[in-house]
Amino acid sequence: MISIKAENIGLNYNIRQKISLSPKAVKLHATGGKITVNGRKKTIKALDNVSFELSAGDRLGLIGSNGAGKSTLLKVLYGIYEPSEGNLQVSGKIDALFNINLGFRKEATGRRNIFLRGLIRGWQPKEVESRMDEIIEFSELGHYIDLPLKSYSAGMAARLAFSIATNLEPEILLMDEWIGAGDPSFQEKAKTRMELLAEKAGIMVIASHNHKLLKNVCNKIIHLQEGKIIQSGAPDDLLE
Ligand SMILES: Nc1ncnc2c1ncn2[C@@H]1O[C@H](COP(=O)(O)OP(=O)(O)OP(=O)(O)O)[C@@H](O)[C@H]1O
Repeated sequence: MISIKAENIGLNYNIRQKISLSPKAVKLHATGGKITVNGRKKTIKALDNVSFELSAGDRLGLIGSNGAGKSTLLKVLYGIYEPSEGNLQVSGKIDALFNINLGFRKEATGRRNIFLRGLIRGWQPKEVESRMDEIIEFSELGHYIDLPLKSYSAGMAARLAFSIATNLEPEILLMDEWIGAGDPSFQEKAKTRMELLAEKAGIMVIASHNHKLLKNVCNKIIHLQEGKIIQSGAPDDLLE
């Protein structure tokens, strides 16, 4: 069964550099998680007591100002960071689209990257080959597919990453501001593809400042501030 259950999740980043906080700066309202200094131990509390449950078909949008904890929550869900507190249960094959450099090789061609990415996702070489043409066609990269990734623009790399991630049928797809990179025509195609994915009863979690996009795509919204959930509910109630 595809599901995510987060119970009282907390995530602290430990800061190794020497920092000194002026009393004035501490009093000012600042963006980002709470910074604490306890003797020599300095931490940023990026997530604080975050709880929610998602099941098949849910498309969750994460909103909040810069430093609110959206990317950190995605990284915790993906397993890059262990929560410092709380319990997290993730059931389902998970893929993430939040860092083009993650899991991609700059020196390898687009085609080779599709192949490698497929293997990482647990597909047999034959299965990846059978999906290759569809992935390339969706990306509209044409001859560029046989050039190294380092020669792609940011939007071209995003097209490749999105085409691979959504064609390999993840049960859970995590995305961070991916939409910013593609051009309007690709974004339209991407939206249709995401709706299709959602119909297949997967789970999507998207962190974005683009409320219009989230309203179109999501059925649930969580608003984070300083790592805490300050609001959660339906897109119509929480988004302009
Ligand atoms: N690698 C890191 N080391 C230390 N602190 C970090 C690290 N990454 C993020 N933070 C801190 O964690 C908090 C949450 O950051 P995060 O990147 O999750 O915010 P965000 O909501 O995704 O912001 P944005 O909208 O700007 O992308 C911030 O206070 C940030 O300074």
